[in-house]
Amino acid sequence: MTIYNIALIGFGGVNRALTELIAAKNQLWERDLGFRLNIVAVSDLYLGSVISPNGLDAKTLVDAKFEKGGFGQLSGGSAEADNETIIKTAPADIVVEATYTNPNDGEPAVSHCRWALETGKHVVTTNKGPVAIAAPALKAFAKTNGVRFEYEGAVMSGTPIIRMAERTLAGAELKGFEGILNGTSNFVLGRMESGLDFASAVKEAQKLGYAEADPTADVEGFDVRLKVVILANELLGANLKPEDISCKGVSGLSLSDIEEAAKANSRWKLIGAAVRNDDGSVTGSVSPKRLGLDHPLAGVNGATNAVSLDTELLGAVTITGPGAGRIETAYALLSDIVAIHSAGASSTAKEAA
Ligand SMILES: NC(=O)C1=CN([C@@H]2O[C@H](COP(=O)(O)OP(=O)(O)OC[C@H]3O[C@@H](n4cnc5c(N)ncnc54)[C@H](O)[C@@H]3O)[C@@H](O)[C@H]2O)C=CC1
Ligand SMILES: N[C@@H](CC=O)C(=O)O
Repeated sequence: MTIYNIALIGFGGVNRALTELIAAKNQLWERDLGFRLNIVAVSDLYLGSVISPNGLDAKTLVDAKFEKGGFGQLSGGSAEADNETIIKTAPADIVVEATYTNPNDGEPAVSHCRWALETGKHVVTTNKGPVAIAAPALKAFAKTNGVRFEYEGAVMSGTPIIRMAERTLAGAELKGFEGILNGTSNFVLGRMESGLDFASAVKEAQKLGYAEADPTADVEGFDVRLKVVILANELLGANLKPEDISCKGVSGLSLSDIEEAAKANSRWKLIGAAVRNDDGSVTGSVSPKRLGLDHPLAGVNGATNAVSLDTELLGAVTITGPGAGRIETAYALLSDIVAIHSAGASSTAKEAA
């Protein structure tokens, strides 16, 4: 049995949910997956940072109601989030990056990932910024240092779109994709269909842990734009940057637009898409579309996402599942660690008797 020492960077909804899962399921993972997780460091902008080489108790971390700078009260703790020291010096095998997504330059998360990879630590992240903006460089750092950079949760939360498309559909020849890639905006549109106003619907999505720290990214389409870049670059071999993708969100849709669509047996959905053109180039777009109720994506409701992959050999293959949510996204981190474990990383971790 293997023990992976992990350092959590960011202790908001997702990493807290991972900590809850560790508290509840480490024994099960030990039995079924062949490893357990030991939290040796945490750093959060609001709470501060702490290193504990023997490990922090996951249940205590989740149950304690820490105030601002609260990690300073713990042994080995500080009221400041010294991410660089934590990432570079904590005795971690894996750094779990779940700070906020910066849709402009991906920082500071790009640096967090780089520091980890350069010091020989695997990175698992749900943060779209570093993946959309710096994946080639970060993958190169990972390769040079013999570690892995994994990011399944960056698109569709815990629903395994990236591994499914890359591994299970290998050879099916992907030509393009279109889908609903933002849980918050899909949830908001659904709540507006029930008559709720836009601002109240966004507040509900925030409470449920679906929205970004700044929900502008969700409702203006910037979040989907990053996801389209990630899928296009990863699955279609493109080299797109966010600014290459035309982008319009749902904030311009009014209750009367929604009602009008319903009267015409249709629904507004925020669609992210990319297609390979005849000349080999790839074009991506993000915009609200009015879909007839018979369209396969029209029935995708709430924070659920769906992506229809257009393949040469199978035609359309559609993957549906949670696109947001704390536990759902924490599961993506677990799936990344499973991938690392399966690839044989246990040789770098502590082997328990
Ligand atoms: N919540 C969800 O459904 C999903 C979230 N994601 C991504 O996962 C990441 C985490 O999401 P949540 O936990 O929901 O966000 P959150 O806003 O609940 O938590 C982020 C945490 O990071 C901390 N933080 C911010 N900047 C930091 C910095 N420079 N250094 C250290 N800590 C910092 C904040 O204090 C906060 O506690 C985000 O990048 C988000 O885009 C991805 C898929 C789904
Ligand atoms: N805010 C995002 C979370 C996942 O990326 C969403 O609502 O989809």
